[in-house]
Amino acid sequence: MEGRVIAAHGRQYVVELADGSLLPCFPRGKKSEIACGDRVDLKRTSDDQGVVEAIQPRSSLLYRSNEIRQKLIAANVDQIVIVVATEPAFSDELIARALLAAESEDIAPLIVLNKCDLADKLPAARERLAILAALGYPILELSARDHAEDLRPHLAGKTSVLVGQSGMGKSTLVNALIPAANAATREISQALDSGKHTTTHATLYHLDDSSDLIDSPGLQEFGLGHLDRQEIEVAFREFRDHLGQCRFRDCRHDREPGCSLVAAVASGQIDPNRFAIYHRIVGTRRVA
Ligand SMILES: Nc1nc2c(ncn2[C@@H]2O[C@H](COP(=O)(O)OP(=O)(O)OP(=O)(O)O)[C@@H](O)[C@H]2O)c(=O)[nH]1
Ligand SMILES: [Zn+2]
Repeated sequence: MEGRVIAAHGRQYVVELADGSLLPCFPRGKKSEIACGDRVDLKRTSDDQGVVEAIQPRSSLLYRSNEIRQKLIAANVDQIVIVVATEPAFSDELIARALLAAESEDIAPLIVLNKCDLADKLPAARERLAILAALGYPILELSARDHAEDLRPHLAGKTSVLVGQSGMGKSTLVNALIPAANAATREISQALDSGKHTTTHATLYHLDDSSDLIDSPGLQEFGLGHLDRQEIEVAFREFRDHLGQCRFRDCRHDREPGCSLVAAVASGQIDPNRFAIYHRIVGTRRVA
């Protein structure tokens, strides 16, 4: 039997079968590396339970990790929708990290600036996102409360994953775009037998026959321990033209003479704040 994982909660998964019915499943073995969005081979072990036998090859896998643990966010996604808002304040570093994870998996990013109805906060939020706009990252301004529909055309024909810090308005967006989201969540919780944890796991919702949306739990951190220094450098898209040109092959782009990245910062080609984020990420990966 085949199915698609539409909810992941700890070691428990809800798999949607070909006929649309849901089956709670456990992974075979102790280690579980199954993500929401995975297509899996499974076997029914009882009326209301199954076991995942194998994960089918993924087109992409979004995850975050520190030195100890990795946390799968979603599999087989085409697009990552990073939700920020005019308030509360969002973290530039968290967005940068999500963008790096997307770049490294070739997942298309879309930044949504929510709560644009708060007009007095809008200029400052735009200003903070200006560097990302200049780098070519698409930014969609909307207000989830009354204009969530503005996002729908950007989700058409794709599997998208929503990520964002708590309070940015992800739930408001999901509920507006998917009127049946609450019912679907209840059904999933029931299948998982975890009524208390409805908002703590990733959940896949169908928007239409060809468009899916995966809602992920609010992020406080986005560890990139699975990427090495070189992969991180390449994932900063504005660094790419300057890489491999430093005097020293193992340049850490810090105090070395003849560093082409430092030169690019000095000449205004690389934004100093982004450069500082780079240094924080490669210097603090252990605690990321
Ligand atoms: N003014 C305004 N407020 C909004 C908008 N969208 C959401 N909010 C408010 O922002 C707060 C947080 O929204 P949620 O949708 O719960 O945020 P979330 O990102 O899902 O947060 P978590 O559930 O903690 O992950 C709520 O009080 C919403 O009513 C908007 O477009 N404009
Ligand atoms: Zn250098």
